[in-house]
Amino acid sequence: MNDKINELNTLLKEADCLINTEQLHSVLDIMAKQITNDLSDKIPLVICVMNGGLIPSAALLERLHFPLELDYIHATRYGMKTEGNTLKWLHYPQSELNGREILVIDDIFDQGHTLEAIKEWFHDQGAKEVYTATIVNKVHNRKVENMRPDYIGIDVEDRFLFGYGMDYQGFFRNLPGIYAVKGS
Ligand SMILES: O=P(O)(O)OC[C@H]1O[C@H](OP(=O)(O)OP(=O)(O)O)[C@H](O)[C@@H]1O
Ligand code: HPA
Repeated sequence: MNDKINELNTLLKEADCLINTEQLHSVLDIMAKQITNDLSDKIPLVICVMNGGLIPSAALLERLHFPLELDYIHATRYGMKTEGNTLKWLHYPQSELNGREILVIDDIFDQGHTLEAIKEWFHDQGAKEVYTATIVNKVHNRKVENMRPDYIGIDVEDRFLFGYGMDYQGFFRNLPGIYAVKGS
């Protein structure tokens, strides 16, 4: 146990903070304004993508001051690993989706397979429109071809990130900033 704590504390100490709390708050304010402009008269169903979307969803939701509903989906393709695999569907939303305007919120748009598949699933359920939002977009050329989130907070370099919803081996989702693992 102590070994794990030491390992994780060292990892955090050596990591680079790429986006601090203050920067995150201004990014969230801007995203919330854009979302409000587009969706405030649509009574959207907001979908949190668990687990990574939990903190970004909460932060955006408290900035959205118009009628909306909330539900969640749980799909994961990284698990405890740092490389993605097949998407596993762990929970589907229970709300009525047919004809709805949906806003899906996640922490990161990396290769994009997760959001692409989630978006397609909502369309298959009869959603009228599916908007997507992520706090960060990792910049590289390994993206899916046909989609990009409608709302992106900030572009980040191609390194392994953690904090603000994103985990390192299941840890550090709780950090109020975004960090990159040393040497990644
Ligand atoms: O753009 P992609 O390459 O598909 O990666 C992005 C996805 O990966 C992470 O989820 P993960 O599978 O780690 O599950 P988690 O949210 O429970 O951490 C993250 O929360 C996104 O959902
Ligand atoms: O860089 C990342 N960090 C944590 N989770 C992730 N899921 C996709 N990319 C990442």
